[in-house]
Amino acid sequence: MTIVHTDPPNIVLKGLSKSFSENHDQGNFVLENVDLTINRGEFYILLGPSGCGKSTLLNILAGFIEKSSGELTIQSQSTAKEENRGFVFQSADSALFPWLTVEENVEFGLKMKKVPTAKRKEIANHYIKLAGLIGHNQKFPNEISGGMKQRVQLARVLANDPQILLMDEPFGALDAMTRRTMQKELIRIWTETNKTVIFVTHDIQEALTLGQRIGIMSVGPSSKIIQSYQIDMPYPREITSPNFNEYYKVVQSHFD
Ligand SMILES: Nc1ncnc2c1ncn2[C@@H]1O[C@H](COP(=O)(O)OP(=O)(O)OP(=O)(O)O)[C@@H](O)[C@H]1O
Repeated sequence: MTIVHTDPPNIVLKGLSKSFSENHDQGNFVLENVDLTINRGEFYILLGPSGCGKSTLLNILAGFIEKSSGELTIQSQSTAKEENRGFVFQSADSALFPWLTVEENVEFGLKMKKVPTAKRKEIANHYIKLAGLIGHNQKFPNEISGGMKQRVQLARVLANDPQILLMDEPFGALDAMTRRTMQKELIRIWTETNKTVIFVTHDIQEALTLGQRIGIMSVGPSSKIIQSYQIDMPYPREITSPNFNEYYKVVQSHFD
């Protein structure tokens, strides 16, 4: 399956910089002059070494932290509505409410928005099904596996129907087999929902398994996206294929 997106830009960054120091003009930038355009419906990977600023960039896109300078435009609005974005954290343990069931966790955002009970149950159950959690509605987070917790987190974010999914190493804490399953599931869910996905990882194999485009970030400080690669391989991707291996070598060369 090859997916071609011809949609307009969803996110545009121009000369975006971030410093955590009080005095921005003193330098000390984590991110410096980041330029990036992501199209609506695109699956984009931010790939870079530990500490280069991937999470910082994702947190700026989420609106959790402020940029220091430069432009950030989301869906052609300079001040984007935060509801357009849903964030999936690496640790479901800290993201889920342990005292709520799977279903209650998924419904949570809808309840906050005062969606009537019947409607929110219907929406929650749709995403519980989409995330492969049928039969687990009444379980609590401590009664399900790590992979299932990430499914709950994903279902909860999707239930709010954001256009953009921001995912910060969501499978980083999972074992290799579960990670592989979750990667396949994420591609399935993405193709069914047509969300824009920005996915942070430092794992080249994960990047090549998932991304339509991979943005390589330079080693920090003053990190930026030094190159973007269009990955023209159909899904599901075969990690043992010669094509996959060729892409792997090209991407790996940035980190040698
Ligand atoms: N709130 C903060 N205050 C000061 N410095 C910060 C803050 N958050 C991040 N940094 C610094 O910014 C740099 C980039 O951190 P960030 O977490 O974005 O990197 P990363 O690429 O996501 O790393 P990893 O892959 O290890 O999670 C690091 O040097 C970090 O110490």
